[in-house]
Amino acid sequence: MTYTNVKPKVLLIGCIEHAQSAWGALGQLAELVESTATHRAEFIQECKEGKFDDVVALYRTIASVALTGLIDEELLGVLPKSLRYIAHCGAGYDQIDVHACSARSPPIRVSNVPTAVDDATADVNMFLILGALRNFNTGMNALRQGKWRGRPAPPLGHDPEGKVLGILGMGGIGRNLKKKAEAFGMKVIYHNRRELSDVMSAGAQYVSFDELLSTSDVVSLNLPLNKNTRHIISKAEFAKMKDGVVVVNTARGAVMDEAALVEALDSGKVFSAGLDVYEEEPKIHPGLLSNQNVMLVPHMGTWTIEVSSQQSSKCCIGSLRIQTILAMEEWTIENIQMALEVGSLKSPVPEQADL
Ligand SMILES: O=CC(=O)O
Repeated sequence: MTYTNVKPKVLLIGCIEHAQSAWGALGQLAELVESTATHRAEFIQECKEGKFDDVVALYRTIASVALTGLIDEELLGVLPKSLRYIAHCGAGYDQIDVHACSARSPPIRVSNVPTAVDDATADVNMFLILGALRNFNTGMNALRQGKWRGRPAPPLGHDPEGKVLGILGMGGIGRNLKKKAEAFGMKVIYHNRRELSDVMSAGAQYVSFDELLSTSDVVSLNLPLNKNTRHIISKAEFAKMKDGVVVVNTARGAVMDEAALVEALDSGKVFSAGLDVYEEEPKIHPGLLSNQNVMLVPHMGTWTIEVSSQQSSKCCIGSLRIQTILAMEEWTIENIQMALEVGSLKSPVPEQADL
């Protein structure tokens, strides 16, 4: 795409929390406009009034869903015809109907932040595996109530050593988790849409979905949410799991049927669970809140201050310490910058790889 003397317009929906300087620098290249909407109807109104006419790229955050709702057909219908790029500041982009974006003429290209989140999210994943295996939540809650370990004391927990960890979704976070889990003596198997190369799987055994369910001591959900993966773990899948299995989810709440999880926990089929994500954040199923065997973290997978070795090279210069969230924001801005300068995105979502 070429631009003449008029700067292209870029729309921000949500907040830039940390990368103000990179956002300011983008201002040299583009006219930056913002939405002031506080809910979807207001945002639609802004679009209809032409406030965003001529916008070519849109930066959005996960939290901005509270302001606009999902980027679905309805919203795509009112967003300006000039829009060519949506840069999403997050790894999971289930809030965007990529299929509808691709179907627009010309298509809207979508990017996400694929690697910056891997280390921090895999760390939370490991924390939840350990906490759920050891059933730490029960004792930790009792302690805060002045009851030491509680009475009766919680049942003895389980060691990770020698347990089979089944990773469902062997992307960046899954592969990062594998390394961490192996350091704790776990044996890793995985299931993915496609079997990975030997280099990528690094010794983890590829198994069918059913085999993963039936042979894992710990099932870890690390797959993106989309129409094929919504409720991929539900009643029937819990029934195939080992008795006393541990289930951990740092992906998206809706890949698992929360009501079915609550039932499986109540029946003892699932020994304990560790969750960072929920079906209707920030609402939590009351059956999870009341179950002492569940470790609950309020979606803090990327909530860290240190940079990881996985993050964008630009963010790792020298010994700079940069928050995971800052790295994600800078990555998202780089996507927009590249779109404006060379007409392509740095990290297009896989569904649009051939677009
Ligand atoms: O949940 C966090 C992300 O998708 O980046």
